[in-house]
Amino acid sequence: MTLLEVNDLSIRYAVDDGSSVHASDRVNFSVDRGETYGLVGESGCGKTTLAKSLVHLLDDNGYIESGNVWFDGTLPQWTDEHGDAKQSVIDDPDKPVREDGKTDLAALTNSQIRDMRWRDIAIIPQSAMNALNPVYKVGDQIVEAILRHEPETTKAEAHERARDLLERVGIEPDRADDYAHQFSGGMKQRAVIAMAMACSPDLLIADEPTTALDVIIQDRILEELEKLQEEFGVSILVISHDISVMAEICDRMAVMYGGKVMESGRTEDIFGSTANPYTLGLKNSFPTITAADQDLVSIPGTPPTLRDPDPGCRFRDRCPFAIEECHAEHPPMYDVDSAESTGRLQETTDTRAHGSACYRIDELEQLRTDALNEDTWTEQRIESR
Ligand SMILES: Nc1ncnc2c1ncn2[C@@H]1O[C@H](COP(=O)(O)OP(=O)(O)OP(=O)(O)O)[C@@H](O)[C@H]1O
Repeated sequence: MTLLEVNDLSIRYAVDDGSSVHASDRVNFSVDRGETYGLVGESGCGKTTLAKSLVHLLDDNGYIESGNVWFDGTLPQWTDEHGDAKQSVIDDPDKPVREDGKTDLAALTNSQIRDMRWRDIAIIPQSAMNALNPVYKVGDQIVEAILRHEPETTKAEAHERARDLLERVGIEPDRADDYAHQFSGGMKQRAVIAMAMACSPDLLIADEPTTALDVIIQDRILEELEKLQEEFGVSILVISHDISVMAEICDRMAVMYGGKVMESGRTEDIFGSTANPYTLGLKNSFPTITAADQDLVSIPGTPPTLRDPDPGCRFRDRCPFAIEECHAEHPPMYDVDSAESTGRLQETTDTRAHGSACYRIDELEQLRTDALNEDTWTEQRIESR
């Protein structure tokens, strides 16, 4: 069952010179209950912007330009005794709640979304482990989070839950009385994950949860996330530039570039039947994804600035396969299975389909073969196109 549906979401930042940064441009994806969904791409492609926009935590100059974020849940005051959206709320044209009970988070006010943050959706921001307060005991910070969002809980119950949560993420419950500086980097990250789970949210957003940790600790954090998911049935939206981390933990993912989704689908399809030049390039540059006998090759050039971008494909200046069409308009999402079986391009809006925004997916075999050749990714080759 779908927990989150992001439809055509465009987010911009207003900047001093009067232009705007198109950080997310008509993005579509959906997250099922109990699923781990990944947003992957190089730094600056809009992953963090998207995540923050879902819970209205954008920087002051950021705003949702258009689109919807349908979430299977609603404000506590809009629910009936079974926890479903009241019919009177659904019928009220001033309330952004659909017939199926889903609420458009994008249409809520900041104070309304505050009632859903933590309880329904918790976000672990980038570098979250540095956000633990140094002057409070770690356990007390979890207790405070519980009491703030569930005032009916007693202090003793909250303490018990905090200890239990720490234990679930592999930290001795007695360490609840320690301060953050007494924790290692990996422990701090796990404590932040425990805190995010304090109110049993339906969706946990984890922005670069393993960056800045060494490889062994990274693996443990990923295991903890998987364990929590099994125990609580929470859906996880995970964000990372590291496609190998994503390969390990995600059920499905969207590969982003320049504020656009370039390819999306099930993890095995993204890696097993890669269908976009950007994903092919990204795969080449990560050691654990690349075949053992293949050299690592990075994509030459840098991502675009996204200030009032022209309408062409966002990736075309770095794409070795760009053709004239790519300069005119960014490609729509095409259904990969259909292109592979019929050789024809068929647009898709189905977020469950394996989709790719590329005009050349009817020549996938050739693209995949060429992408393995290091010479394909030289600057001269790309500039000559
Ligand atoms: N407050 C802001 N004002 C203007 N532009 C911004 C602002 N915040 C982010 N951007 C721009 O928006 C684009 C997307 O940035 P975002 O941080 O969402 O990307 P990201 O993929 O999460 O990268 P990273 O992993 O480095 O955070 C980038 O071009 C970035 O420079």
